Amino acid sequence: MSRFEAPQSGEKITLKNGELQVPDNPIIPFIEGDGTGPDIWAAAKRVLDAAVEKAYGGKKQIAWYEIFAGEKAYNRFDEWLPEETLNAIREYFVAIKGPLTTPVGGGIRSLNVALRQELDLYVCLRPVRYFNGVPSPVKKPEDVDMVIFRENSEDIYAGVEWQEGTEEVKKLIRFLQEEMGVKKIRFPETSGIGIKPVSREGTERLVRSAIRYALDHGRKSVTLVHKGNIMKFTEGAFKTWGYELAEREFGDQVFTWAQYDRIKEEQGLDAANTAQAQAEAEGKLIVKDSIADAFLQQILTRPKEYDVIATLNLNGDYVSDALAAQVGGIGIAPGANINFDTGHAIFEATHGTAPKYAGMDKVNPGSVILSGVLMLEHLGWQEAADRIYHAMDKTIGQKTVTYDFARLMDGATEVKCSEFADKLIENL
Ligand SMILES: NC(=O)C1=CN([C@@H]2O[C@H](COP(=O)(O)OP(=O)(O)OC[C@H]3O[C@@H](n4cnc5c(N)ncnc54)[C@H](OP(=O)(O)O)[C@@H]3O)[C@@H](O)[C@H]2O)C=CC1
Ligand SMILES: O=C(O)CCC(=O)C(=O)O
Ligand SMILES: [Mg+2]
Repeated sequence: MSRFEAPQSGEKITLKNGELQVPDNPIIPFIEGDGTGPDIWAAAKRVLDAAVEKAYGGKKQIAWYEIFAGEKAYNRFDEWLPEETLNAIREYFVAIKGPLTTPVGGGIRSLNVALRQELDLYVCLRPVRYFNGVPSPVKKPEDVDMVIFRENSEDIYAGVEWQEGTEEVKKLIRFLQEEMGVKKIRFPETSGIGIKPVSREGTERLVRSAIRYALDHGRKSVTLVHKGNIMKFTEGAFKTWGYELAEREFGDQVFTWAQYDRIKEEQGLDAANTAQAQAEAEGKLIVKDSIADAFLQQILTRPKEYDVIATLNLNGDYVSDALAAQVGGIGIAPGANINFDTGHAIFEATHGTAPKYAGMDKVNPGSVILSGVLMLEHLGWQEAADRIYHAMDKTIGQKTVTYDFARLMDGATEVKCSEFADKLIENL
C-alpha cells in the first residue's frame, strides 16, 4: 500500500507503440525539493497551471501528485528515497522535481543521481539558449544555442569508489599492484580510489539519441566532447564508439570527422575538405569531436560552431553550468532526464538547492519553470509552452527580474521569486 496520496481526478499517461499517450488531465508526480526547492517549485506550479489554463481554456489541466524524496521524505517517512517515489514515476511516466541536497565528502549518495540510475534515465538533456535582455558576461550571448546530451547512467557518477584508509581500498590497491602490475599510484598508503565505468552500450544509446534529436530538429552538428587523450579506454572509447555508431546507424544522413580523417589519409587534405563541404551543402549532419578542455574555451570564443553536444556524465555536468553562465546563469537553466526507450522522464533544473537562500522567496524560479516548459513540450502541449517562452521574454524585457539578474542589469526592478511568477502569469 502506498503512503502517498494520488489525486482523485486525473488520468494516467500511457505508452503505446513507443509513443506517450497523454490524456487532457494527466496525473504528474512532483518532488518539491530541498533548500530553495519549495520556493521555486511553488512559483513554477502556478505559472505552469496558468499557462495551461490560458492556452486551453480549461480543456486541459494537470492533476499534480506530490511524491517525496530528500529532506521532506526523511522527515515524514524516515527514508531519503521511498520506493513509492520510484514506483509512482514508473507508473505515471513523466515527473518533475526541485533540487535535492547531496552532502560533500560523506553521508548519503546523490538522490538526484539515484533517481536517474534507478529509472535508467540515460539522457540528461539540457538546452542552452538566450532570452532577450538577459545579462551575460559575454559579448554575443545570442550566439549560444546548444543542446547538451549528457550521459546520465555511468562514468564516475556510478559511485564506485573506496575511501582512503579502509580495508576495502587497501585490498583494491593490493590487487592493482600485485595482480594487475600497476605501479603508478603515487601515494598508495593514503589514496582513495574511484572507478570510471564507460560502456559501449551506454555510449551508443546516448549518442544515438543526440543524433536523432539533431536530425529531427534540423541541427547542423553533433560534437562528441571527451578527454580521450588522457582516459583512452573510457573517454577515448566514447569518441570511437560514437563515430562508429553514427556511420553504422545513420549512414548517408551524417558526415563524421572520422570519415574526414580517413579521406585525408587516403586522398589528401583537399579531398577531405571537399568531402566535408559537399556534405554540408547537402545538409548532412556533421558529427565531430572536441577534447573537453579545449571545448570549454571554444564555447566562449566560438559558440556558433557548436550545436548539439554529446558527452560523458562528468563533462556534461561541468559543461552545463559553464554554458548556462553565458546566457544568464543557472537560475534559468532547465533540464530533463529521459529514457527514450521506456518513455520515462523527470524534468529538473540544472542547478542545486542554493541553500543560503532557502526560505527567502528570493531565487530565480526560471530554471524550474523552463524545465516545466520542456515537460509541456514533451507532452505535446506546445501552445502552453509557447506562452511561457513569450512571457519570459516579455518579463525580462521589462527588466522585472530576481536578484541574480538585477545585480547585473542597469535599471532593473528586483522582485522576489513569487513576484517574478506573478509577473510571468500577467504576461502569459
Ligand atoms: N539536480 C539537483 O538536484 C542538483 C543538486 N545539487 C545539490 O545542491 C546543493 C548545493 O549545491 P551548490 O554547489 O551550492 O550549487 P547550487 O546550484 O545549488 O548553487 C550555486 C549558486 O548558483 C546560483 N543559483 C543556484 N540556483 C539559483 C537560482 N534558482 N536562481 C539564481 N541563482 C541560483 C547561486 O549563486 P549566487 O551565490 O551567485 O547568488 C548559488 O549560490 C548540493 O547539495 C548539491 O549536491 C547541485 C546540483 C544539481
Ligand atoms: O546530485 C547532485 O547533488 C549534483 C548533480 C549535479 O550537479 C547535476 O546533475 O548537474
Ligand atoms: Mg551540476
